[in-house]
Amino acid sequence: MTGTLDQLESTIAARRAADPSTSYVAALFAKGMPKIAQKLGEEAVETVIAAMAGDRHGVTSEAADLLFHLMVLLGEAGVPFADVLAELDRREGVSGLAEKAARPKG
Ligand SMILES: N=c1c2ncn([C@@H]3O[C@H](COP(=O)(O)OP(=O)(O)OP(=O)(O)O)[C@@H](O)[C@H]3O)c2ncn1[C@@H]1O[C@H](COP(=O)(O)O)[C@@H](O)[C@H]1O
Repeated sequence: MTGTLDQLESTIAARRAADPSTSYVAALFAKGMPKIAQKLGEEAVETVIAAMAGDRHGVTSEAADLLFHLMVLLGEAGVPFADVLAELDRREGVSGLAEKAARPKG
């Protein structure tokens, strides 16, 4: 599943050198972080609106837009997707430890 996002990360990185007139990603990179961050915010709001309307198809479509724009933002920020996954894995480890600590002994 993360293979899809790994592939998208590579495509997005390759588009940095593309022509903004033919590549949406290159056009976003050309506009810079303010525009990329704005798009991410818009897609987040659209996902929330679809969810609140109980629109499952809308949630699927808007969540794809949201993840795509998040990957572009990570690219612009210079944060590898693997670092985000590593942070999630770390948290899973931490919460696993907390669960174990909370378990009654014996
Ligand atoms: N996954 C996506 C993807 N998801 C959404 N979008 C675009 O994101 C935009 C967001 O939707 P909006 O309705 O807000 O678009 P808009 O009104 O045109 O945008 P603005 O004028 O507000 O910037 C649309 O233009 C979609 O086409 C995407 N564009 C590209 N990709 C991936 O990125 C790859 C590279 O794309 P290019 O850079 O265009 O070659 C593609 O092969 C895809 O894999």
